[in-house]
Amino acid sequence: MTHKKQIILGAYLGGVNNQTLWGLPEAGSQIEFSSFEHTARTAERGKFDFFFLAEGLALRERGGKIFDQDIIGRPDTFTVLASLAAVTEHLGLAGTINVTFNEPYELARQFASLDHLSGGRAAWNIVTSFDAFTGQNFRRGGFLPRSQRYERAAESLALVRELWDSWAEDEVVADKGTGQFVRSGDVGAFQHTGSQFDVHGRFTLPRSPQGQPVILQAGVSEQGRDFAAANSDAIFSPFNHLPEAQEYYSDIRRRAVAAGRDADDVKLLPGGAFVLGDTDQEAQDKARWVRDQQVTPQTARVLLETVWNRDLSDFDPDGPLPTFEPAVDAPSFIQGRARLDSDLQGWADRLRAVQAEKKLTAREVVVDQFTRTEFVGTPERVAGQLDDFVQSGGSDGFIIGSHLVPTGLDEFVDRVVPLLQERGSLRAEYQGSTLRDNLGLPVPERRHVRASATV
Ligand SMILES: Cc1cc2nc3c(=O)[nH]c(=O)nc-3n(C[C@H](O)[C@H](O)[C@H](O)COP(=O)(O)O)c2cc1C
Repeated sequence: MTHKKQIILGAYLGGVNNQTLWGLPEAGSQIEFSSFEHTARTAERGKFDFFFLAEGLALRERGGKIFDQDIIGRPDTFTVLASLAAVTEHLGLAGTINVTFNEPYELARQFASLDHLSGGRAAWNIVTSFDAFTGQNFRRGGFLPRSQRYERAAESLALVRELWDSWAEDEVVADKGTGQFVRSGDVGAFQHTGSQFDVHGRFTLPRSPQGQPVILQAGVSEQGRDFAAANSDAIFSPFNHLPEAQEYYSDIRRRAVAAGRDADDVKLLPGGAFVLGDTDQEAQDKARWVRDQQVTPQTARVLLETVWNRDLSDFDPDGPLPTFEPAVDAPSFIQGRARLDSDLQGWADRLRAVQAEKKLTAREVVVDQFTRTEFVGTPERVAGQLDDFVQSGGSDGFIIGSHLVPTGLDEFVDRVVPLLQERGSLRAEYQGSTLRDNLGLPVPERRHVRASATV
């Protein structure tokens, strides 16, 4: 029997934003524990590899005021993931945490703690920032030039890994007879001097069940790709259409080999949204309705403001796109939202080309270009699409999100998961107890050479 490539699945819960239809009668809270619990338990029922949280460290603004269609009220990642550790058994717990604003010592402690508390299920999705607006919320402000974001990320991750490795596996003796707790008086010693950090001391926690929590990364620049290929176990990618996904996949594999790793060491996991129906037509109609609901007139204006970089409060989105040009050199009108493209003029021109080609209103252009519902159809069709995508080298799996929180994932688990299992592409049972076990990742060898403590 040929062994099919196994699909890796993550479950994404994004917070109130223009993707989630929080106004539907059946939509629930995106901040109460019960919503996180329901989604995580559902993902575990569907044998997903992990639950995934994104992170937003500032409320986004337009013209100095928040816009409440966008990411609002995401609770703290570690608190949520730690609480989910108590109500799940096998599910990995992946948190997006910004490496720019956090110190390596804190990061190492937080993820090692989560790994201990969850019995080896922690994963860190590393993101960086050069956004001074977001930086204002932190004690150091927007201190990091764009060119240095991955330099800090690489040094930070290397240091975090050193801290995770600072206790030997057998360091804790805990001999109740002799009263000896640790093997030597020299545990956890570290010393690090680099361009971004100058720290030394002792790490406070014994080695965690996974040795090193799993590393994910999200970022698509040249530097981001090199960083991910050299350092991450998996990438949260925005490329969920073939063939660009295949090109990205090949590119990352090439970079992994250039960094001295095996091409298979880095898994690719694009985000994916789905809409199911009893017939393909029903699903297409529903997907169209979801996209229309996601792009209210106000959301259309805000998304166009990210391109035109000016106040479009008086703009009628049911007419054509603005005929005036984007304010390319003005300070950013939208704050706290990563621009998908820094070439605003080119972006506006592309939107105009879509408008002309498809004969759309401005709002329809936004629906066409800014919304994502990739997997649409009957459960059979969606299972086939997901499987074919993975088997044809588009990715190793998906991070699945739904427009409906917290119950949207239920129908995926009830209707699509069994079909993926029948196809032999998704496990019927968890293989091991840690996230590394389930992803097939070995526990990394401990690389630490004990530093002499200089305390
Ligand atoms: C798929 C995807 C998801 C992301 N999710 C987050 C997130 O949840 N929080 C965040 O602060 N940044 C997020 N980012 C933004 C980037 O990680 C961050 O801005 C990074 O610096 C961009 O990297 P790049 O310059 O290499 O593209 C995401 C980026 C991508 C591509």
